[in-house]
Amino acid sequence: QTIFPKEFQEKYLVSRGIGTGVCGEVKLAFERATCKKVAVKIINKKNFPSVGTATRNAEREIEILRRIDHPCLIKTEDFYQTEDTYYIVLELMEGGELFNRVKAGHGLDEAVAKLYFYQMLMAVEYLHRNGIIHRDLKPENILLASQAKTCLIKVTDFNQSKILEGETLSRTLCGTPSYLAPEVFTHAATTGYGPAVDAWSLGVLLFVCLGGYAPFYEHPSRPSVQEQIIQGEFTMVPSKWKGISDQAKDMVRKLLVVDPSLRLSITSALKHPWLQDPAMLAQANKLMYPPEDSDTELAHNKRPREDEEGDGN
Ligand SMILES: C/C(=N\NC(=N)N)c1ccc(NC(=O)c2cc3cccc([N+](=O)[O-])c3[nH]2)cc1
Repeated sequence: QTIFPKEFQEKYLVSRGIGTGVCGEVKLAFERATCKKVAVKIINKKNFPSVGTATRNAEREIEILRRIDHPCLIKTEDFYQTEDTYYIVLELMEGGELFNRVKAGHGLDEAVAKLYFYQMLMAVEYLHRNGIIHRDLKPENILLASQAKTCLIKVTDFNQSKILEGETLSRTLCGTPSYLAPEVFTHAATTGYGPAVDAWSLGVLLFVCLGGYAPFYEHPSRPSVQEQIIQGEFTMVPSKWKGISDQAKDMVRKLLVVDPSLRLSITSALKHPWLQDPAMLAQANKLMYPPEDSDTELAHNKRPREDEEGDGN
């Protein structure tokens, strides 16, 4: 049974568990003052390999969680920690994890998959624009705001995320290069994860949403999953993909490209014909940027104009 810090207990009443992640669990809680329902993600620090990385890693995640602000990225409302646990108070996502919507063995309707995928692209484009690579995009980390099919989705879990140290490399390069070693300029300085890793993961996510099964999976008669991934070997089983449009398949094929320099970028994916769908875009924008209730109310009974003596609220 998790013990919660005193000041946390004073502000929130913790209820039942609502989801289990690999590193900790999620509980439903009520903010005492407002009775507002929230989610609390409990992250045990001891889950991390060694103390050093644990604290640095978690602090980086907390920094990311505080910094991000996008309709399709989870919002942190409050944060507490004890010497061995982090308590992150988040907005409630009543639709739960995307994982539970696609595991049933058949995919989502193509229109629903497109609406979700577009929101994931917008979220990841925002992260990349802010120098953050997620690196762990999977159905468990995509949350749905409601039980409705057409709903807002949010990306969560920045445990594996990386903040691009672009500034250090660019700062290095602004000095006189004459003393810099060759590897500072070659790919060695930027090996490892580029933003393109997120494009690949989104390709796998889209494949699962459309096909209802994973493109790379363990099977006795097949090479290892790692081998399948390195070869970029996947099959669109006709019976599972027969009703899916060619444009959707084209999007998947252009994301699941082994060479990151040839892989579709997030920006290019947003321009792909499959997403040039005004109805879906209008729906997504309404979900991401709902007209403020007060606006709609005011719109009915005449919003005070600037020149009018308004009460200034
Ligand atoms: C920040 C983070 N993980 N970070 C980490 N593992 N280091 C994180 C991971 C997962 C979540 N999940 C939820 O908020 C979450 C999962 C879930 C399932 C059913 C229902 C709800 N809900 O809010 O109603 C859920 N919320 C929230 C945050």
